[in-house]
Amino acid sequence: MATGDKSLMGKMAGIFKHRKFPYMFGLLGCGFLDSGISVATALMIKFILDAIAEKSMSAITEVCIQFAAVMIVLSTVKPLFQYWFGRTVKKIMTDLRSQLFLHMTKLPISYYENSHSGDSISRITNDLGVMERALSGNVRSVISLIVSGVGSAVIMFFLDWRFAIAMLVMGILSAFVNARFAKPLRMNSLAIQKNAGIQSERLSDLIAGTQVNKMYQMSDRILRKYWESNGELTKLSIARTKKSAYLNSTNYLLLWINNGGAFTLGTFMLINGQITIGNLLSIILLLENVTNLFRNLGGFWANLQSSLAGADRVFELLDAAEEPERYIAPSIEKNDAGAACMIEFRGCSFAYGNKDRVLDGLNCKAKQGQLVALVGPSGGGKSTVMKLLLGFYPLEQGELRIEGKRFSDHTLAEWREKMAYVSQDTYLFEGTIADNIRYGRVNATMEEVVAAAQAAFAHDFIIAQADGYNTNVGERGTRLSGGQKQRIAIARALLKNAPILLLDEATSALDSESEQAVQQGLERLMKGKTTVAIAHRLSTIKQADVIYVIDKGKIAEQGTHDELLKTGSVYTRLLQSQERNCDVKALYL
Ligand SMILES: Nc1ncnc2c1ncn2[C@@H]1O[C@H](COP(=O)(O)OP(=O)(O)OP(=O)(O)O)[C@@H](O)[C@H]1O
Repeated sequence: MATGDKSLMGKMAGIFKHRKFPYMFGLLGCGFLDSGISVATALMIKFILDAIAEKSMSAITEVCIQFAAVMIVLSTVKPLFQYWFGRTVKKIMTDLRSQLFLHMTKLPISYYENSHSGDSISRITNDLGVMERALSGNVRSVISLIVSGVGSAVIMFFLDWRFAIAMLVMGILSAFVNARFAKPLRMNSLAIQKNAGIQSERLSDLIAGTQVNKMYQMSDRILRKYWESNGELTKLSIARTKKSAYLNSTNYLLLWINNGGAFTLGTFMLINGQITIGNLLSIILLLENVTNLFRNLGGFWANLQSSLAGADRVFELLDAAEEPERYIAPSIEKNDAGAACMIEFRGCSFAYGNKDRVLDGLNCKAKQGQLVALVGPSGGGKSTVMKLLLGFYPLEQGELRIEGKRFSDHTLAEWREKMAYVSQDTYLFEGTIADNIRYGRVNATMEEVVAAAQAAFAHDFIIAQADGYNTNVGERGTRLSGGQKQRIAIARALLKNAPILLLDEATSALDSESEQAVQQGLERLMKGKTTVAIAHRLSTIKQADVIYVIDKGKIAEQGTHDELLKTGSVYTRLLQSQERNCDVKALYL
């Protein structure tokens, strides 16, 4: 067994360590009972034929009664074990699903930014399903084969050792042939599972991007990509079928050699009086179990390997590093709470993975209660500053502080507890409007939910809905307009009542009338709070205490609106561009 296989087996064993006794009890019980019936039948035939040869009616009756008793016990107990085993596997899979879901809640933003949601979904649907088949059907088949094959071989050995040795030689040859097929089959299945992930990606792109798809008539391109991966899947599946067909035909050849040898040897021994007819028939029946072991073990082992390919992908997801409880500080400066700003970036540098630096020695700060605005050209690094503030990524260099305390002195949960965030891309969860606002503070009363909605100027449109606050927002809030979704998100942030408010173009989706209304609500809320706002429309940040113009990861200018206008540089150009009724970004695109 390769090292990779060993560690995979170790991980498989690890997932049901709390249920290993019920699992092994059910598995071995089913394995022994699956094989017990065929072994008992072969033995009973020997005893009946021996009794017939002795012409003893009482012996025949006794054997028949014993046979009936054994069969009644086996067929009563077998369903009980089957139920026990099936139930245990379901419980293991439920635990694993919960573990995976919990793990996914702890993965860092970088994981989601670097992987496709379709692939992650495929891992917890397709791959987990394949893994369940491995834990139940495949493992059970292997155990049943081993128990019945080894049991029959031992009985055969006692009935006639010459047969046992001849079969052992054939078995070793068969096992060798099958083992050679196992690895290619597993690699092939891994590729198939990966391809299933790609198909899920295509599907989720089709569903999530349906509007863009229709607007830009992209159906042909999306379809072509889907067909490509479908074609690849067909190629891989055909390759697997071909390999399995070669394996089966080789096994059949070995089976015929095996059976032919057994038949010739048996006839020779019977004619020479070296074996009874009862022993010979019983050996021929038991032989089937032994040959099945060698013929099918490789095949089942290969199937198990194929299923483990699904497990591989599940463990890859489970092994992805979780977000740490807190980040380690890149420098060792002491805390200086005395000179506390509410937020401070000191010489901060950051790059996404191994790419070029997006922020390069950035210095900026926000004092308690200030409104600080981040403006600047597209791609300058404003959203990255927000992501660092939210603790989505650790700094590469420099110091980020809140209330004078370093980032690393807080756990990420404590850090985020101090902030409320409204992003450009409002996400609403499946559920009612009230539920969505209450995500800001789960134990908020209905009165507090309504007060937050009023402050965000969302109350009027909410009560105009058929079910008011109990209206279902639909998937991602599709039953609401962009402006309505954003006002709900603002209400959610208001309810959190955190000392720091982060607004990423929070009013971008509102028309000028509702923008003004929400702006007033925000101003009321911002009193006493420290706010960092990214704004492309400069009208929304004229009142800011400090405006930082971020360009190419550095602070290009800073000051109040009036101060920056006097310098007549980047900020002035942004403003002039806006006054010409252009999008601020247009200047840079
Ligand atoms: N997850 C990511 N992985 C790699 N690069 C990224 C990632 N997110 C942003 N970038 C890159 O970082 C740079 C800064 O992006 P950022 O989103 O911070 O700019 P921005 O100033 O907010 O732009 P905009 O005004 O257009 O929203 C860009 O070059 C962008 O391509």
